[in-house]
Amino acid sequence: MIWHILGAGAIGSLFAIRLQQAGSTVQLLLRQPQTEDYYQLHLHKGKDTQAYLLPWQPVTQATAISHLLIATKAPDTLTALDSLASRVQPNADIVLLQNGMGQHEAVCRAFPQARIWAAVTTAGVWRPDANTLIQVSEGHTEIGPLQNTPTNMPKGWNTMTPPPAETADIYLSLWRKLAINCAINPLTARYRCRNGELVSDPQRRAVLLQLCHEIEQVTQALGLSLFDTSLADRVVHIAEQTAQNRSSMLTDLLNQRPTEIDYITGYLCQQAQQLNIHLPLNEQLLTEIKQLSVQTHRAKLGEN
Ligand SMILES: NC(=O)C1=CN([C@@H]2O[C@H](COP(=O)(O)OP(=O)(O)OC[C@H]3O[C@@H](n4cnc5c(N)ncnc54)[C@H](OP(=O)(O)O)[C@@H]3O)[C@@H](O)[C@H]2O)C=CC1
Ligand SMILES: CC(C)(CO)C(=O)C(=O)O
Repeated sequence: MIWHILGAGAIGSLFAIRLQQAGSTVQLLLRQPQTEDYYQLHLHKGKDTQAYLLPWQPVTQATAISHLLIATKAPDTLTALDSLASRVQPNADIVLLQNGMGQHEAVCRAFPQARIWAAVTTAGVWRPDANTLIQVSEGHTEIGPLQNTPTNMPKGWNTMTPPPAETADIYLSLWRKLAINCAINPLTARYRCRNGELVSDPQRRAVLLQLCHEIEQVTQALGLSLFDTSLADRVVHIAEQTAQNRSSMLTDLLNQRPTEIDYITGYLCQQAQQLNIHLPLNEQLLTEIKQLSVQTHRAKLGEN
């Protein structure tokens, strides 16, 4: 049994290492050809550094796939899957480990017979270069069924360290993460600030609270009870806890990469529309961040 890793970036590589450490065989699916048979990764955790060797294959030449971990950015999911769909066995085990929502339904539709799980993690990791991983936090991971799944976790996940928590309601976990990302990510991109500055600056804090109020209108209309406290209290707490972080959306913009806005605020706005709820601030942010993404993409292509 081999876990193929589609989206062997920061979080995909971290979970490839965790699966390998738990005794599974892994195979990274890469776009860039490598000179060696093994992909070398140095994982830094605080002062500790460990080297790992991970087997890889070109994504276009993957062998038959029975176990697939998808950890691309949300907008890349379907394009990445296109290049190997014919090699995914009909009854494969597939885990989606990504932020955002919307792509999960699309993958379930594309592989109706597959056993599909979603995982949500608060682990934090980034890749300063192709062979280095810096783990900022070990995080907490939840995994749960989306389609055709037996009650137990997919093979290799129950022996992983730290162990993921199994949940019967991964949809709720996805919404918890989505709500937090909807609040923090677009605002840090708008103000080009670190997470903590959304709460330390009184004007930004007021906008953040207004945004949380809008998001909660949707989650309440869907009958979701996300946290013991209000969303605003939860978001303020997380922004304070991660005060020095640049959110993933701001980081993508600064690196002139596409953002996940369509799968975060975009998904929320789609849900609101279906519920006949108007979200002026979220809609404004969706437009703003999409425009910023286009501008940074053009700048990257040298069109400005
Ligand atoms: N990093 C983190 O700490 C966390 C990230 N997440 C979420 O996890 C997901 C992944 O994030 P992250 O790991 O940071 O992102 P990265 O950009 O580091 O990794 C994404 C990877 O996907 C690969 N990819 C994209 N398109 C294809 C394709 N067509 N075929 C094969 N590979 C492809 C990229 O390959 P290439 O290298 O060739 O560009 C890249 O290595 C996102 O949804 C993010 O929000 C969630 C929690 C924490
Ligand atoms: C929780 C938060 C906002 C931490 O930075 C995050 O998940 C992200 O940046 O995508």
